[in-house]
Amino acid sequence: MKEIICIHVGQCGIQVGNAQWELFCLEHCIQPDGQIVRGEGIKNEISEDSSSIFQEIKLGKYVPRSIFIDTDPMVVDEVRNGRYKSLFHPDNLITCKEDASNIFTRGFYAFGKQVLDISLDRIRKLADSCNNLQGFFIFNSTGGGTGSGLCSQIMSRLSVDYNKKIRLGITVFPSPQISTTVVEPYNSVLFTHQSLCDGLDLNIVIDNQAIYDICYNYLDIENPSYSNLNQLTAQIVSSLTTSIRFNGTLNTNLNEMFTNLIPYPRLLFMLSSNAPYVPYENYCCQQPSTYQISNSVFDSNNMMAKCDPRKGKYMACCMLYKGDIVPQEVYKSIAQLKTKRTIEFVDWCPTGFKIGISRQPQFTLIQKDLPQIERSVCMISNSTAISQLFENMSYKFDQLYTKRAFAHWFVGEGMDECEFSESIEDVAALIKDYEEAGVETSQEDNFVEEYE
Ligand SMILES: Nc1nc2c(ncn2[C@@H]2O[C@H](COP(=O)(O)OP(=O)(O)OP(=O)(O)O)[C@@H](O)[C@H]2O)c(=O)[nH]1
Ligand SMILES: [Mg+2]
Repeated sequence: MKEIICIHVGQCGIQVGNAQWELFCLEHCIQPDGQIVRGEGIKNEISEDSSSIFQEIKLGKYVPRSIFIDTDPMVVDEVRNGRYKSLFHPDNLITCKEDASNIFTRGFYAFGKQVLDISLDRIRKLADSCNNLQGFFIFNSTGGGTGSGLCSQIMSRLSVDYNKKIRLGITVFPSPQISTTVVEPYNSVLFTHQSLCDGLDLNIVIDNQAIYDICYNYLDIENPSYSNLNQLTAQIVSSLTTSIRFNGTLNTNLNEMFTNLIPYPRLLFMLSSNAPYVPYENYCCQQPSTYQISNSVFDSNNMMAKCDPRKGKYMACCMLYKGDIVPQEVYKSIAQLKTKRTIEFVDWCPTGFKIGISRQPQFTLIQKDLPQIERSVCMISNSTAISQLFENMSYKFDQLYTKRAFAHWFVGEGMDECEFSESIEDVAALIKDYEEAGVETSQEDNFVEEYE
């Protein structure tokens, strides 16, 4: 058995965590108080696999292998007093007295220090309770000071203390058009630099505008709330971890996925997409076929980040199917997709598909009152198109930084100003890395010949 530990940092990380653990509990038949649901129709084999994410502290009582950390006590207090208050270990809900006021350096230095040591101590205790720890899933947003700054500290400490364990981030990056705080571009650039410096092995990039549009356009939710957005994010993580939690027809474990998805260590930012999204009124209609769902996950409207994959090339795709899936249908569908001109792969890696199939059907938190979806798929893909996100981030950073606007808030907290320029240069280098990965090998040959 391989365990993972979920680390939720800052308001966004914690609120995504609320949805995540609600879904995990549903999938493993665990009630909000941590007691296992026993009774008719519930297969024991389902719950047996839950030990990768839950620890059984006494017979039938389960506690998540998770930790919630925020400088601001308010969001965690909601967990402490909410429906799932007896699910979590109270020592693993860690807070300070006030938030980091959207400033990376406050989360990184000042306030962060107050909770860093205690958080690392609790993480160590969680790690010690595992037989064979596989790694960490880290949830945060880059917009605020805690999610960007404190989370960076935690990532870098984990890379030292647990350098053999995987570190996977589920990160809400700023949306291209909506902005909730003025200094978001600074925080995001500083965080991106930190995640490239030994911070993360793989990062699933989420943006709120993209998931908002999915809720509004596909699920007919008039005013999507954070809670709706988080429910969609939770589904991606559920698919990612299915292979360690349930027996599958074709199991793809996390390490295999990593090997296939990351051709170069810096190209670690992934797109994710899910299908099908079925609006309420269409639920009774015929459910889509394996080919239809496989095709839909390549649609830019299904992507959890605003990014058009047609403007880049895929380096690798991992297709994680759930439900009533026949492997032959999957192979046929993928063969068909490979002939489509709109799905372009880099020429140095033309067959980069990795497939996982689990019999466990997808649970949907948003539509939990409706019948289960028969078959679904989640795709994690590495596409050079993701550089659009970094170009946008870099543009917004420059707008502020050419005037040094708001920079004093960061420098005043103990950061050297050169960290701004180092970080933005790193983002520029990343954009270049993606560009080079997309260059045709034949063009590269010509390029070399010209200079010989
Ligand atoms: N998807 C999603 N995004 C959220 C949620 N809560 C906040 N955000 C986004 O996260 C960014 C703000 O970061 P927060 O997580 O609130 O900040 P923080 O990490 O608590 O940091 P400080 O409050 O500055 O200490 C904005 O882009 C918000 O839109 C949430 O529950 N779900
Ligand atoms: Mg906060």
